[in-house]
Amino acid sequence: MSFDVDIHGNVGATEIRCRIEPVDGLTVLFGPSGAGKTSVLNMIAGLIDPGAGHIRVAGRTLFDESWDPWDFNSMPPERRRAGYVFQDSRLFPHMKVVANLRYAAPDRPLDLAPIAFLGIDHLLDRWPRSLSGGEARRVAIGRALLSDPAFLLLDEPLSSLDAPRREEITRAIEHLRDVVRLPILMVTHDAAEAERLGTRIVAMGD
Ligand SMILES: Nc1ncnc2c1ncn2[C@@H]1O[C@H](COP(=O)(O)OP(=O)(O)OP(=O)(O)O)[C@@H](O)[C@H]1O
Repeated sequence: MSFDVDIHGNVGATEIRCRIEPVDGLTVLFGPSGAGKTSVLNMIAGLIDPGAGHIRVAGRTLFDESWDPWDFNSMPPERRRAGYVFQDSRLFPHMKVVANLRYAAPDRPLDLAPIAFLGIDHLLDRWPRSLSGGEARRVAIGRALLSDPAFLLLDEPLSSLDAPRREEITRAIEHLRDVVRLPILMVTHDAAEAERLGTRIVAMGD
């Protein structure tokens, strides 16, 4: 079971409505700029309040308007186990790549499998400021995976990359979808990307 979402709320003056039927694999949220795609990811991560509806992911309820709001109708973000890869990577600038990767589990041995398939082994001793956009994106995906997430939220993971870098990250996402089999919700406004990666495409803002 994957993302089962039906939410209706407001972000500033914008009304956000989104319905995602559960399907295994990768769900693409597709739509024009300003449609509310990032806001939906933030609601699923627990960073903003969805207002009304429900959010269930991989069989766990993260938000349900019918829960008593005085007694919390929302699971706190740190318990949701979201692996969130932000559009702008947001690596910790004062930590080397290896420390960014270990951030969520500093006492656990470093899991080398994601580091190998993301091709970031040679970057471990580098500072984030010295990385290219594609390298930083791959490290951000690695940091999310090493937090032992129950699901992944990817916000425009292929934007502003050159063609070879896009292909590398596309293959990494295909690996996560087909081999690791994590539930993935990915935002894009690129139709070809949506077609290639999406098991299901959910349009927003039409
Ligand atoms: N914190 C906020 N306060 C007020 N309005 C906001 C806030 N965050 C987002 N919005 C507005 O909500 C709308 C949806 O924004 P959101 O970033 O979710 O869209 P998006 O589909 O992800 O766009 P893009 O593809 O450009 O990233 C926009 O009109 C935006 O200006």
